[in-house]
Parts: sequence; structure tokens; C-alpha cells
Amino acid sequence: MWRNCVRLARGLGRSAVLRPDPKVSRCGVVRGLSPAVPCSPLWNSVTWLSQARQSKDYALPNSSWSQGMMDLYSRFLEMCKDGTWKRIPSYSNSIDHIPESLKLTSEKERKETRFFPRNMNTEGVGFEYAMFLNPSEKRMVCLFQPGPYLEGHPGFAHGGSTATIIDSTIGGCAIFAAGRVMTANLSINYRNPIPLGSVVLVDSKVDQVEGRKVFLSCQVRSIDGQRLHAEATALFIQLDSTKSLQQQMSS
Ligand SMILES: CCCCCCCCCCCCCC(=O)SCCNC(=O)CCNC(=O)[C@H](O)C(C)(C)COP(=O)(O)OP(=O)(O)OC[C@H]1O[C@@H](n2cnc3c(N)ncnc32)[C@H](O)[C@@H]1OP(=O)(O)O
Repeated sequence: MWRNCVRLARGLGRSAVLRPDPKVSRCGVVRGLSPAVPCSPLWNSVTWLSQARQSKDYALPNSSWSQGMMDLYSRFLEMCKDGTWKRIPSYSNSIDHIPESLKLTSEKERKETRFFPRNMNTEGVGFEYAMFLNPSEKRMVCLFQPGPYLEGHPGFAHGGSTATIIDSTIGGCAIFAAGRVMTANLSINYRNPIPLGSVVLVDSKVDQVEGRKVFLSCQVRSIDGQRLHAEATALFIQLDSTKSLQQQMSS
């Protein structure tokens, strides 16, 4: 099984990236955000990820993880030893994912909010996941074990929970490519339902960067690589890294 997984982790087929129609009218919601202040990709400045934080790192094994999840996690940790892959910590608050050096003044104090995929206190009932980044391949993978509180059809993960883990994995990948970004378009084809309690590999990569636009693609497969559960394309837009979203929306 692991050979399939390594093969799987080695290469997404070149999925046709859905090119958004350039004539798409601009979003009226946050029209005319000031052009982003270009910020260099973070691919190789991931050392800040290992900076000690007070916050709990939720991307570590716990008693709710199945043997399959544990085995896959151990294999990716092994691949981190030569620096090819980097384990990405995961916190209950979005702000904790931003390195102190990149935080805006308004983001210094913690607020009583929860990062959506980390909004359940009981282990194993919601999103159990761990992400690993491959800077040289511009890829982010996520080991995902959907818990019983993510149910859609009886016994299977809700399509919105799959969209959430895809958006978070692809979003993490886009952040390393372009710093502060937001999802402009996410298109998902659901091919096979994901059984609750199973373990899947969400494998995303950057396909192209055009100015502020980051185009990415992603596949969600069973850990033996045999079953394709979903495939997605996404467009993320780089934001002005010197202003908070609230400031940009009001400008
Ligand atoms: C740190 C690492 C930790 C990793 C683990 C944690 C990961 C956590 C990750 C969490 C991740 C969670 C992520 C989330 O959940 S983000 C939440 C969901 N997303 C939103 O709410 C975004 C709402 N939309 C907006 O704010 C604006 O529309 C944005 C900011 C996106 C663009 O407004 P802005 O005014 O700035 O730019 P623009 O309108 O001039 O457009 C610029 C260009 O882009 C093209 N365009 C725009 N939209 C579309 C479209 N839909 N299809 C095709 N094309 C589109 C447009 O034509 C133009 O092209 P061109 O004319 O220049 O050629």
C-alpha cells in the first residue's frame, strides 16, 4: 500500500486546470482592492513554522487517529528527515498560523475566534488532519480522517467538509506561493464519496502564478491511491500584505 502512496505523493497527473474566463466580471463584493504589495513566496522561509508557539498544535497524532492515519503520518515524517517535506503545524486560531514578523498590528491580540477546521473540542469527531509541504514541488498534501460529526449522506463525509479540507490544503499551498491570499474560485468534481473514519490524501500543487493570480489543482485519493474521491481547481488572489482584510474592504 505504501508504494502506491509514495507513487501518489510523487506526482499528480497534470490535471487540466480550469482557466477562469478572463471576462469574468470582477467581484462586486470587495471591488478594487488596492493592488497587492508583492510579497516574496514563503516556500523556503518555513523555518518560522517550527518556532515554538504557546498555542496547541492540533496536527499531532491523538488517540482518535486510525492505524492507517498513524502509518501515513509516520511515513511523511520520515520523508521530512532529508528536508524534502516539512510538517505544517495547525492551530485553533487563524492568526496563530501567521509568523510574528508578518502579523499586522491589528492581528497581534488574540480574538475569541476558531479556525473553522479546528472548531471542535473533542478529538476525532470532526476534521482530523495533518499537512506536509514540499517547497521544491510547490505542493501541499493533507492527511485527512473525517470524523462522525462531518456526516452528509449516512456514513459518508458531507461535500462541504470535503470542500473545506480542499480549500484549506490548497489555501495553505497558495499562501506559501504568494503570502496573503483569498479564494476567488474553487471548482470541485466529486467522484466517489468519502467514508467517515477513512483516511484520504489531499494532494494540491501550484500550477501557475500570473501576477496576483495563483492557479492550483488538487486530487483527493484513498491512501492506496486506487480510489479518486474528488478533484479540484482553484484560483487564489494575492492581497495587499500591508493591510488587514477589513482595511482592504473599506478602501
Ligand atoms: C501559513 C501556512 C499555514 C497553512 C495551514 C493553514 C491554511 C489556511 C488556509 C485557509 C484558506 C481559506 C481561504 C478562504 O476560505 S478565503 C474566503 C473565501 N473567499 C472570499 O471570501 C473572497 C471574496 N472575494 C474577494 O475578496 C475578492 O473578489 C478578491 C480579493 C478575491 C479579488 O478582489 P480584488 O479586487 O483584489 O481583485 P480583482 O477583482 O481586481 O481581481 C484580480 C484578478 O483576478 C480575477 N478574478 C477575481 N475573481 C475571479 C474569479 N472568481 N474567477 C476568475 N477570475 C477572477 C479578475 O478578473 C482579475 O483578473 P485581471 O483582470 O487582473 O486579469
